[in-house]
Amino acid sequence: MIDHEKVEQAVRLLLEGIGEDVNREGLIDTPDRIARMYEEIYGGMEEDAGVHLMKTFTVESSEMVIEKDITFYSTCEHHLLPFYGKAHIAYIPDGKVVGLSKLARTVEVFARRLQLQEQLTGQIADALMEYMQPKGALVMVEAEHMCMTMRGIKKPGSQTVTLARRGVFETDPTLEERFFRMLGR
Ligand SMILES: Nc1nc2c(ncn2[C@@H]2O[C@H](COP(=O)(O)OP(=O)(O)OP(=O)(O)O)[C@@H](O)[C@H]2O)c(=O)[nH]1
Ligand SMILES: [Zn+2]
Repeated sequence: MIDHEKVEQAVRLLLEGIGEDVNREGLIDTPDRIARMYEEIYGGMEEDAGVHLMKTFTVESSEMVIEKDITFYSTCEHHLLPFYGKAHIAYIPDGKVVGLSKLARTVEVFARRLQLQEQLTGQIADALMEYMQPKGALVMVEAEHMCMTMRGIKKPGSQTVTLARRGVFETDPTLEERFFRMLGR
């Protein structure tokens, strides 16, 4: 639960800390704006992926399903700067599938909180396994971290790629090859 009042106080302190005048016109509403923005960009903390992934329907097929190029924005827990990019999800159903939008909703649940990219990737894969019980799931996340591009080492354009394999994807490398082929890689 986001404590609006606390966030506002903290933002005022932060602005003072960097030597700003918190009462100047452009900044007067900033603490409130940031608190409202945090409700949105950190709203995933209060959400449960199960709400989306437990709405399954029955299918005969056990062919791989891929939802690729799911755009997401998240926040790096070390620097509180954005990292953003694309998530690609594959799973092999075991009698049930979810609505396609639910895969993107799952990405949102875990992206809209303070994160590490590896953890984001793993949490999406674990949620798929827990709530849908597919034969296997594979999640790939490609992202640019602003803590790597606008500050510090300053490497614009560098991409971090993370993978999480679960179930049959851990034991059968041909499935991963098929995933990459279907992704056009
Ligand atoms: N593994 C991983 N590292 C991340 C992620 N986001 C940011 N980092 C890294 O976290 C590290 C934090 O390093 P520190 O040495 O504690 O902080 P710092 O002095 O600001 O480090 P520099 O970024 O190297 O200037 C940096 O190397 C970041 O690149 C992430 O999602 N996963
Ligand atoms: Zn960072």
